[in-house]
Amino acid sequence: MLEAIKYNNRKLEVLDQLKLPHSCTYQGVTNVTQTWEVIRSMKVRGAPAIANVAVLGVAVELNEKDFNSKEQLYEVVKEQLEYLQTSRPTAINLRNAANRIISLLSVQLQDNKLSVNDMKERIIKEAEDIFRECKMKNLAIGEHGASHIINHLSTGSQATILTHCNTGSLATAGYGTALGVIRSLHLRGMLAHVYCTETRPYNQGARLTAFELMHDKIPSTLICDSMVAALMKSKEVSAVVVGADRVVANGDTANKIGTYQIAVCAKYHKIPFYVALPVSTVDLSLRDGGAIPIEERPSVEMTYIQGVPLAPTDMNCWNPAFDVTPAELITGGIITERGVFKVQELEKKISTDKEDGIWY
Ligand SMILES: CSC[C@@H](O)[C@@H](O)C(=O)COP(=O)(O)O
Repeated sequence: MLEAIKYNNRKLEVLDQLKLPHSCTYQGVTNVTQTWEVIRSMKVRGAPAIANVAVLGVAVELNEKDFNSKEQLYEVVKEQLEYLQTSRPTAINLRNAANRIISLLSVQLQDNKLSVNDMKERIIKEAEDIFRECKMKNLAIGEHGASHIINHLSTGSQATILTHCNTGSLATAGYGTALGVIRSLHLRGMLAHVYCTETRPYNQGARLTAFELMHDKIPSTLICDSMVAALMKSKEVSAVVVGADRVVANGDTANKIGTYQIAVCAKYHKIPFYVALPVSTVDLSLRDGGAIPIEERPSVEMTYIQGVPLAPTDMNCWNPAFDVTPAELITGGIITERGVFKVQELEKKISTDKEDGIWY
């Protein structure tokens, strides 16, 4: 499995996903400014991967710095985490990871037994834990999702899944969320086929998901986004499984642009629609999806593909990177590392597990 993030001996490298599938080039990241740039430019993308790179970027810079006092360390790290949150506004995982670190910093600031160096080491370890835990959570999401889908298949059949965008090892610390469910189905011999959408305008499906599926030899077919309704009408699709960038209290879900129209088509064709995510993608501070900030990307990302113009280059474009799928269209359920549940149960299920308001 190709890794989006390599972190060894406190050195961080990210795979430049803008160059995939043609070349696999890793870029070293040594400070928070570079971290912001690799996230903003989408060299690293996908909600969990963004959060992982952000906290590891803080860790590698921290490792090289000395601080006069614990108060100074607290202020610097807090400011860096706030700055990193300006890189991409829709995915919530980065804010939740930042809150986990800031809350730990606050506790340590009050602990007189800890030196400034102890505090620095503890923060670096916390960032490393966030990264390490991400893959374990993905494996659990995969297992819960696969079991649930298998239990709902008719006897003797295998699942055919439609997915959108890239939610695999390239979007996480490894394995993947929606793609993790697909991987688990495949490993259990219960996957008939996967259809992945191209995912215009940035083609995460064609460039990244297709690449991961082929690499793992998972039986799969690429379709254009405009073929979804026709696919549902003419082929057997057991379920749609997608990822998420932010799920709010009523279950409304922000994910890659195009997710909403797939959910509308799925409802019409009575195909269960699932969203797979770690709990760190939940934002219970917002009641409904109307309040989720939707990032708009530059026109050039629509008018050009890898430097080649596709449209009149000075054409006006509307380029929202995400849309919001209303909870009522998430008919299959929410797949998390803690199990699968109905979207209406989200708030109750998650808030009973809440630890000090930190969702990571
Ligand atoms: C496990 S990744 C879930 C989502 O982050 C994914 O579906 C998505 O929308 C990614 O968008 P991107 O703009 O590529 O960062």
